Formats: sequence, structure tokens, C-alpha cells
Amino acid sequence: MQLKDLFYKISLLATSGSMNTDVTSLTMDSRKVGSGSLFIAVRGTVTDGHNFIETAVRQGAAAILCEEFPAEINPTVAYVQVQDSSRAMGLVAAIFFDHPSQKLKLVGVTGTNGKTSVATLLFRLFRSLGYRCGLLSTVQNQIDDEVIPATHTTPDAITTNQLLTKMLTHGCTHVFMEVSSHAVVQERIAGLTFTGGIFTNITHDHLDFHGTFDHYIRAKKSFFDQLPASAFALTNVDDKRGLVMLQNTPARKESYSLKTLATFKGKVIADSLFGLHMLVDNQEVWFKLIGRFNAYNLLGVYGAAILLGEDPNEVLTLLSGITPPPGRFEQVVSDDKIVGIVDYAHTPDALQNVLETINDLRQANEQIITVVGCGGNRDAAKRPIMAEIACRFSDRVILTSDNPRNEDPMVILEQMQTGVSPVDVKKTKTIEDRHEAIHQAVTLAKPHDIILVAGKGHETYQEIKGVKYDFDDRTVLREAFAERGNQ
Ligand SMILES: CC(=O)N[C@H]1[C@@H](OP(=O)(O)OP(=O)(O)OC[C@H]2O[C@@H](n3ccc(=O)[nH]c3=O)[C@H](O)[C@@H]2O)O[C@H](CO)[C@@H](O)[C@@H]1O[C@H](C)C(=O)N[C@@H](C)C(=O)N[C@H](CCC(=O)O)C(=O)O
Ligand SMILES: Nc1ncnc2c1ncn2[C@@H]1O[C@H](COP(=O)(O)OP(=O)(O)OP(=O)(O)O)[C@@H](O)[C@H]1O
Ligand SMILES: N[C@H](CCC[C@H](N)C(=O)O)C(=O)O
Ligand SMILES: [Mg+2]
Repeated sequence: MQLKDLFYKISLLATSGSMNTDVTSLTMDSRKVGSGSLFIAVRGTVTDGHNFIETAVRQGAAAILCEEFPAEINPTVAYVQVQDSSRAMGLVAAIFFDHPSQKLKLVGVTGTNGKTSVATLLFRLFRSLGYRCGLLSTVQNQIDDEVIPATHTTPDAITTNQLLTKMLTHGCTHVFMEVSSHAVVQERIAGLTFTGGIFTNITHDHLDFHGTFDHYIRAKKSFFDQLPASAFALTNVDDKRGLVMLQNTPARKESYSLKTLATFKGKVIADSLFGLHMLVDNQEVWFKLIGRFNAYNLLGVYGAAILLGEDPNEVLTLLSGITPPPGRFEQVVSDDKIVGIVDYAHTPDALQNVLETINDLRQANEQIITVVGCGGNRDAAKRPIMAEIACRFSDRVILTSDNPRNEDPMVILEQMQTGVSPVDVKKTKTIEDRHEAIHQAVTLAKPHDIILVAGKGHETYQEIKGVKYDFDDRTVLREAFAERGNQ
């Protein structure tokens, strides 16, 4: 494709070289540049892509898209200067791949918690309705049965357009994707045409990246601001910021609620370890998912399905048979009936929801033992809060490592400990090694006790100083239960 065709929609500040230059691939990473590539220089949080323009040219880049021309201009290469190269990358990627998002129904899900749950439930529901579907999620990307590993919750714009193209080729008609706040700010969704957007909730997370809660809210809201008028914007009005999200959207405004008037209305009749019994738009339904927070997810999914034109009765019948995504309230039970629950709760709100659900489900005097840590190189402010919540809702707490990444795990744990009040110190232990922490929880447990292992859910690795070691909470829990059985 020629440069001039890629840029017809974008206002250019300056150009150098021929706009007839042929571009055969797009990349934002100089290490992936080949002959004919358009290298897009993006300013990052660690380094600046502009520093790699010369490397890209040496490696055969045909053209450069940047915010600032380099000191040295190579006369055989074309250069294009724009105001914002991240945004331009999204727009160019959509044109390069011939707008795949316009040729299918693309639904984005945003919110602090519940994105993976809602996107995965929609994917599973629409497959069971008979459609070919795509999924872009934290756990994995999927094209019907084909699994493509995910590195991010929301991929960069080039990867997304590539995946959408593959989905179209496969015959997909519906794609469900998570839209993280990082993705909105970094313009990873620029150029995508959504058929609908869903808001789940917003609570404390990622303040390291967004600075203030207000900026975090604005990031999520800007997803809805960008929706086209033809799309639907479906919000959870029980969340304090549910209506704020839709304030400036040109899209059709729709809502769901368990408490108040809304387009889609639900009510929890009963919640047990076997599932949820609900009223959805006055129809009585049993679902396999557990916990009030999942009642919200199910209602959001139901609403989106109806807005996508599906029949309410068929949707509810199929939805009642659908299982949750991996690592979300996943149960591993020992031979002597200790209930292990592995859950991806890695924010204060998620942890509190899961622990409240467990407390509600407790039938007698079972102990609740919580094993929890907080990720490194992520929002430090949530660390003491999560430790405090773990103590408030559990009989015993073991603070341990999550993914320490490049931080010292003991420093993270010390920050968590500041949230433990003096009265709770006695019931709290700190064990840096997550494997040992889970084993210790199993040793402390008696039959029928409940062990919550929170924070890593489906993850099959633990990231320590740039290395991803094999680690799976579910496997470790199963092994610890088996060892207990042999004693
Ligand atoms: C903080 C953050 O979002 N970082 C993302 C960002 O990286 P960065 O800003 O650090 O990039 P950088 O390393 O400074 O590099 C700047 C530019 O120089 C380029 N470069 C760099 C080196 C080189 O040799 N050559 C070269 O061209 C890079 O390709 C990049 O284009 O842009 C990269 C390329 O898209 C992402 O891979 C990276 O995600 C990192 C791995 C990450 O951990 N992101 C997390 C925080 C994230 O995005 N999470 C959200 C989910 C959050 C949630 O909702 O819970 C997600 O959507 O996954
Ligand atoms: N609607 C909800 N409200 C509050 N908490 C929820 C909700 N849905 C799920 N959770 C909790 O949050 C955890 C993460 O859920 P999920 O993976 O669906 O969220 P996410 O938004 O995709 O997270 P991420 O930001 O990591 O992509 C779950 O394991 C559960 O503990
Ligand atoms: N999408 C989230 C996942 C956090 C999962 C938790 N296990 C951690 O590593 O902090 C993030 O990138 O912040
Ligand atoms: Mg997710």
C-alpha cells in the first residue's frame, strides 16, 4: 500500500520523501523492522521510539511515522510527521488492514473488574447461539476453538487489526474484546469501529499509571466518548460512575441494574456455592456462576445480547448453562472437603467482593484462610488496602508474593503489612514464597474450611525479575491437598 493511501484521513504536520513509497508492513518496534516496513516511533514510559529511527532505517524501513523528524534524514526513506503518533498508528493500522472492525460486530468491555468475565461469557454465549466468534482478553485471544496467547488485556492497534482480519477470514461475525484504561490512554483502540461498549464498574486500581482517580475515570469515559452514534453504550447504573461514563457519548444509551430502574433489570433470589438464582427481566433463571458481582456480569451480558438483536428466552436458556472463565472463583476441593478457591481478585474491590461472597456462602463455623499478594511495578497504594480487606473478612491471612516483577518482594510485603491493624497481627503470617504460603494454608486448614488463593487466577507463571517461572495456583493447591491426603 502506498503512503498517501495510508494517510488520507490524518492531518500531517510535515513530510519528507515520496508519498508514493510502498509500505508492506507496520511496526512500532525497531527490532521487528524489515524491508518495506513503516516504523512508527512512539514515546513510551521506559524509552522513546524516536531513539530507534536510525536503527529502523538501517534495517530497511521504507518509511517513518513520527512526532519529530530525526537530525539526519535519509533521502531514500519517506518521513511523515504527525501530532500524536500513537493515535495515528491506530488510524493507519485500520486503513492498512482495510477496516476489519467495520465488517463485524465488535463489542468492547471496560471497567476495573469484570472485563474478562463479561467478554468471555459473551464469546461463549454467541458461540452457543451458532455464530463464529472472536475474543481478545487477558486470559487468551481466541478465534472459535483456536487459542492465540495474549500478552496484554488489550493488544496494540496493529496486533488487534491483524487478529480481527484473521477472525474475518475465519468467518467470524462477532468479536468481544476487553478495553483496558491503559489501552484507551495509549490510543490502542484508535481507528476501531465498535458496535457496542459495556461498562462494568470503576474502583481503585492503576493509580500509578493514571495519577489520580479522576484521570482513571476520564480514561474509561473516553472509550464511550469515542463510540459512533450507531453503537450502543450499556452501563451499570448501580456503579456511582455508571451514568458519568455515558455523559458525552454519541451512542445509544442503555443501562442495567440490580437496584433501580434500567433498560435491563435483575434481582438476585439466592446465591450459593452451586450458582446464582436470579430474576432477569422478570424471568426466573439459574446460572452456574457464583457471587453477586457475577449477577452484574450476567446482566451486562444479557443486555448486550439483546441489544445485538438476540431473542431474550434463547439467551437466558443458553446463558444458564455457561461456565465462568478459568481462574475466576475456580474451586479445587480436597478429599477431606477443604474448599480451595482460586480467584483473579487483584484489586481491593474484587478481593472484598469475593470474600463477602465466601462469607455469605459459609454455612457453619468454617474458617476462611486467605492467601494473597500484590503485583510489583503496579499501583502500590492498593497494597495496604488489600491486606486490610483480607484481614477484615478472613480468620487467617497469609500475605505472600504475587508477580514481584522488578520490585523486591519483601518491600511489597512490608507495604501490605502496614494495612494490618494491631488486633489482626496475630492471625496474619507473611511467607514470601507463594508455593510455601499455599502449602502452609493447607496445613492450617481443617475439613470444610475455605482457602481463598487470590490475585493470580488463570496465570500459569510467576514473574520475578523479568523471568516467568512456571506457577499455577490451582496446581500448587492440588499438590498440597494430595500431600495432605498421603499423611
Ligand atoms: C505501561 C505500559 O502500558 N507499557 C506498554 C508500552 O510500553 P512502554 O511505554 O514501556 O514502551 P517503551 O519500552 O518505553 O518503548 C517505547 C517504544 O519504543 C519502541 N522500542 C523500544 C526498544 C527498542 O529497541 N526499539 C523500539 O522500537 C517500543 O516498541 C515502543 O513502541 O507499550 C508497549 C507496546 O505496546 C506495551 O507492551 C507496554 O505494556 C507493558 C508490557 C505492560 O506491562 N503493560 C500493562 C501495564 C498494561 O498495558 N496493562 C493493561 C491491563 C491493565 C488492566 O486493566 O488491568 C493491558 O491492556 O494489558
Ligand atoms: N462485576 C464485577 N465486579 C466486581 N468484581 C468482579 C466483577 N467481576 C469479576 N470480579 C472480580 O474481579 C476478578 C477479575 O475479574 P475479571 O478477570 O473478569 O476482571 P478484568 O476486568 O478482566 O481484570 P483485568 O483488569 O486484570 O483485565 C475476578 O476474579 C473477581 O474476583
Ligand atoms: N491486568 C492486570 C493484572 C494484574 C494481575 C496480578 N496478578 C499482578 O500481576 O499484579 C495488570 O496488568 O495490572
Ligand atoms: Mg481482564
